[in-house]
Amino acid sequence: MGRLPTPSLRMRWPGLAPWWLGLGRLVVVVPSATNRRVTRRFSFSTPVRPPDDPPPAPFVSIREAFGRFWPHTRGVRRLFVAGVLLAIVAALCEIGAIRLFGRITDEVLAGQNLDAFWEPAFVWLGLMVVAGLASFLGSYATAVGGERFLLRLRDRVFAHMQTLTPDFFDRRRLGDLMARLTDDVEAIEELVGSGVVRILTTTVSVFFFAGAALLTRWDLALVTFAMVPAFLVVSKLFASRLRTAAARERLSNGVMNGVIEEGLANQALVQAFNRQGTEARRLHTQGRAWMRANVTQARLSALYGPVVQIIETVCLLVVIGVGAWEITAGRLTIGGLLAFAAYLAYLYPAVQGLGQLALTVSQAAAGSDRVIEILRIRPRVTDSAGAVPPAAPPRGRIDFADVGFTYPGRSTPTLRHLTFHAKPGELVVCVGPSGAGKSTVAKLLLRFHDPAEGRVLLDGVDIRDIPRTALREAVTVLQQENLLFSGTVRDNIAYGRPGCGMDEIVRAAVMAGAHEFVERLPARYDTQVGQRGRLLSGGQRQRLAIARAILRDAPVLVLDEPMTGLDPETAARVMEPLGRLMAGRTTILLTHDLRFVPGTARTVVLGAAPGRTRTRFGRTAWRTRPRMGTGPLRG
Ligand SMILES: Nc1ncnc2c1ncn2[C@@H]1O[C@H](COP(=O)(O)OP(=O)(O)OP(=O)(O)O)[C@@H](O)[C@H]1O
Repeated sequence: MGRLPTPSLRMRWPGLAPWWLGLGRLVVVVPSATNRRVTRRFSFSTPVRPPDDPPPAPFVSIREAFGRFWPHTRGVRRLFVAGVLLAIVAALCEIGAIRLFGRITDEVLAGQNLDAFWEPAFVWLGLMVVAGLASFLGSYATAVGGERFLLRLRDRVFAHMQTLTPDFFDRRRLGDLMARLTDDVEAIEELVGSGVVRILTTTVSVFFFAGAALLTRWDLALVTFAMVPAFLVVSKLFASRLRTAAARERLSNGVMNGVIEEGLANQALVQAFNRQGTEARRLHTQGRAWMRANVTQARLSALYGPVVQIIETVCLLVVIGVGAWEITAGRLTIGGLLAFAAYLAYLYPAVQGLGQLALTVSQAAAGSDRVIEILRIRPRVTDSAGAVPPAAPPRGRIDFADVGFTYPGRSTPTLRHLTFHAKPGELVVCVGPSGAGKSTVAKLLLRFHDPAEGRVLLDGVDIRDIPRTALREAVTVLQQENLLFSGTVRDNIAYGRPGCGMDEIVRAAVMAGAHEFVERLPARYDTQVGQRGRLLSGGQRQRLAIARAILRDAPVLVLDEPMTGLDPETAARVMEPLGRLMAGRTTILLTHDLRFVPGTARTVVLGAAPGRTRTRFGRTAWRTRPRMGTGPLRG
């Protein structure tokens, strides 16, 4: 969603009473860090969700949401306080200006005395300059505070997401998570950042202008105040429906982002299978759901304005009627009536603003539900209280001792009684058909999951007793599909060791057999590799990943199907640098392809029977690619 610049000051003119024209109403518009479309606010209709939609996030009370996010305003609260104080200064100046307006009407216009005009006119001008300045500074301070809060909150939510295991991301749509990190986090700013400032300044305005109206004519003021509850009732009616509508809009926005993200990320697949039409229809379906949510909100928004305007008109007519009566009876001057009406011209928008804020807060609450849902998810794996980093650099001995593991939500265990060990410098091959649990071994070693039974040990210490950062420093995984980031060749090689020198990067590239092709790239080490390294070939990506692993220099190496997707010639070329990488490290090779496995390697057979793990130590006789899908692998 695009963000529009928010004006810090806005001149608003009362549209109902022509005789109010000439008295410009300077209204302080407190900018929120987000400027969302007002039209996306209301809905009466029942949400229609496509069947594959995730359920909406559970409702959280506004009080709880506020309590959760308010602490994040620490450090920017003084900006919000400045915003409120400056808005009060602006309101006081406006009250002064209205009094001068009444004086000019009575003394200059009704009294036909031009000499009495100049002094109040200059004071009025001066007051409006001060009001304008205060309004500008107040809006600016609030905007800066809101943006800082937003930055901090987004960082916090992102940091929390990064504590969750990769399994969490596998189960969620990335587009939806992105929507939570952007739009929903911005909505929270409307709740606890600029929202608070607006509530305070609007409330103060209501009291000020109501007080000024009471001081001018208390009896007339009481008549008009009788209409105030009508504003609040209308707002409450609308607000109660808004939250459901906003939740629906947030949900469909997340789903739509997910569809866009998936469709764009897999364009090669989409085009290769001629599925452009299907993807376009998927987006259209989700886009329609989002559009419907917005249209119904716009309908309600359009309804809210006229309803409020009718209430305002009733108030105005009451004031004119009673005022005319009072003037006729000689108890009120025209100037007095105009000044009184001017106070109301400020008071009603402020009361209306309070009602509108209730709607905005309801909408923001829908965003906060979705962020709180994420923040409530606890990481499956955490550091144990007694976890201490190893005193000396790990040597790299790995033991899987009777390990059993079942994925959450699955009934069949993926690994059962898996036992093997790998000494420093040794190569152990975990072999098994697709789905046997090879990649799961790597996930357990990195503590993306903890085993349900048995233990995994590094240098004889249960990895649950080692901080995850220290554990992962000791292990480098070369994944099945080599993941490069968009960036330069240099950035990608240095990813595992930030701050390393160019000479180290080149040395690693030479050892990985990558230097030669990198030198031929247009900008050599500064060449952009494209999204996920797609501007490079599979073999080139693999060699960069090897260079990255060499540079990282961890004692334990896990190779997860390192030859996947490579033709025999390329695979053979990769073997040599891979051998250099493995030298001196504990290497666990996860593969179903035994063509490149040295005969001396120790082998562990996974998935020998459904739900069981068979372990076999000793030299392997497999030298050819096993036939898959014909039953369990046999040595
Ligand atoms: N995050 C997950 N949640 C639930 N089940 C999972 C998850 N990841 C993997 N599985 C299941 O666990 C089993 C083992 O998966 P794993 O990826 O370890 O197999 P693999 O031997 O590496 O297969 P391949 O050779 O095809 O990569 C599979 O049946 C898979 O469906």
